Amino acid sequence: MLEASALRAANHRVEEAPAPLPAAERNPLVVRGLVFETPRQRIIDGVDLELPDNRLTVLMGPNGAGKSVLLRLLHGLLTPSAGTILWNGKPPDGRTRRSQAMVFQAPVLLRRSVLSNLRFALGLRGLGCSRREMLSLLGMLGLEPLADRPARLLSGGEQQRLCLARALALRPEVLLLDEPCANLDPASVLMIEEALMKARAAGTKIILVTHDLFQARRVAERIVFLHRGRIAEISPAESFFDTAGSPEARSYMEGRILV
Ligand SMILES: Nc1ncnc2c1ncn2[C@@H]1O[C@H](COP(=O)(O)OP(=O)(O)OP(=O)(O)O)[C@@H](O)[C@H]1O
Repeated sequence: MLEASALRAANHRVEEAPAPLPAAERNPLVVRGLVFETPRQRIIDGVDLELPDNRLTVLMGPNGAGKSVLLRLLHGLLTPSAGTILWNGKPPDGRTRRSQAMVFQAPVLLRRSVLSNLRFALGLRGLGCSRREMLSLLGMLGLEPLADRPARLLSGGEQQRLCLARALALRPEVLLLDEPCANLDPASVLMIEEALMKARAAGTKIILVTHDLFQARRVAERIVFLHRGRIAEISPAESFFDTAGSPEARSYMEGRILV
């Protein structure tokens, strides 16, 4: 019974279907020989990765595989120990970061109202947005009635949706998300997925970290599977779920330990 209802949940489709890919894709990403190590551990161990187009990429892998570290490296929040990351042929710098947005697993919000959290983030980037536009964005994530509430008093799920609204308000060319739906209820998950599909359809390049196989099935167009800091597999989503090619990915999906 549990399995059948879980499968039904997995099969709910997000309503916004992605638009066809534009002819000229922006923000191609090329990663070569990427290493990130500390004196105690090599966390990212020679990653080569090319994401030439804006297909929605889901980054998967077991706990401790290095997914969050990889996302931070891509966004330029960490400096590689070796190797290169090139966005549009250039290493990530302040300008790259300003054209991107990142949503962290733990919501990070200011002691201000919901609306003023959006306004503040827009102000930092010198962007404008009318109150009506901000309310419409909040509405898409079910937050419009909470617009004037202190952000820190929202529930965990509401805060996570606000973080996504704030990221989307910046109209990023690239959106990096680190388990944005961890601990959210199904309705919140659906709102987030629909917002992501809209952004995807509008041309935003999305890289999403998730452990939720059902979510990955619903939204992914490409899967990158990371294991012990190395890429074990890069596959189109359909083939990944039908016949994951790497033993690591198969073990992960079967719930077998991967350490
Ligand atoms: N800034 C850091 N300095 C040193 N070690 C770190 C740092 N960030 C993460 N680590 C270590 O790197 C490894 C990978 O961490 P990371 O958070 O990237 O894993 P993950 O794949 O995102 O895992 P999870 O699925 O549990 O979130 C872990 O062993 C972690 O302790």
